[in-house]
Amino acid sequence: MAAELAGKKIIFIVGGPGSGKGTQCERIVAKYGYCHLSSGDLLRAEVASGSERGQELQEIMKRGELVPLETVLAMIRDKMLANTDAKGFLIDGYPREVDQGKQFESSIASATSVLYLDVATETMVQRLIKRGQTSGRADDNEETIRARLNTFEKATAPVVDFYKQQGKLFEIERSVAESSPDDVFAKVCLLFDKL
Ligand SMILES: Nc1ncnc2c1ncn2[C@@H]1O[C@H](COP(=O)(O)OP(=O)(O)O)[C@@H](O)[C@H]1O
Ligand SMILES: Nc1ncnc2c1ncn2[C@H]1C[C@H](O)[C@@H](COP(=O)(O)OP(=O)(O)O)O1
Ligand SMILES: [Mg+2]
Repeated sequence: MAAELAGKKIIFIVGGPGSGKGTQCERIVAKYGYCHLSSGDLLRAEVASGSERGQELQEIMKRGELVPLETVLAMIRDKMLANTDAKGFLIDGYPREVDQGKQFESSIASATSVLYLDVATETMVQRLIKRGQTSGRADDNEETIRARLNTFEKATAPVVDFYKQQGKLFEIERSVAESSPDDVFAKVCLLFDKL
């Protein structure tokens, strides 16, 4: 455990690709002032640095697979320790498998709550195809999108059940998660207002 992070609010943001994690995190930061750490953004920064490690990561991401747990955990841990003055942390896109959650909680700190955005597969596909028209992301193409959804079903769906059993899950149900970003945020605020 990292003593510097004791007592900090730590919220995991979980949902399939295109479920709206980044969109909601932007709003949460604006209203509540948490420190936003996106595992995908950290990995893309490593890719953009042009390092050899970055090239390996890029290949994994283009296949829609998960990068090694140790890589992403170390990146998140470093960023958190560089921001210990934050009142809380939004961990966006992590954990993507149950083991990631367990390793985070045993080596960094325990999660306060887990926000889950439940969006239908076809809705996520449509959103990502649209995002792909402007995102420039190597993984926003139909083939990789399908692979990422498959990874989500196999590896990440169990994360949702894991935290539900612990009573830590705050779920945005499908009827809300598929409505406008503002409507989703209104529901998200119910969680953050009581933290
Ligand atoms: N509630 C919503 N309704 C419609 N489109 C949305 C909604 N939330 C996000 N989007 C759009 O869907 C795409 C994926 O959202 P994003 O926040 O990047 O998701 P994630 O980080 O979970 O992949 C973006 O193009 C975003 O503008
Ligand atoms: N916690 C994690 N563990 C392993 N791989 C991860 C990861 N977070 C991100 N990645 C890799 C695999 C993902 O397909 C890719 C893009 O992640 P992302 O930017 O969080 O996607 P999105 O916001 O569309 O859900 O990066
Ligand atoms: Mg995102």
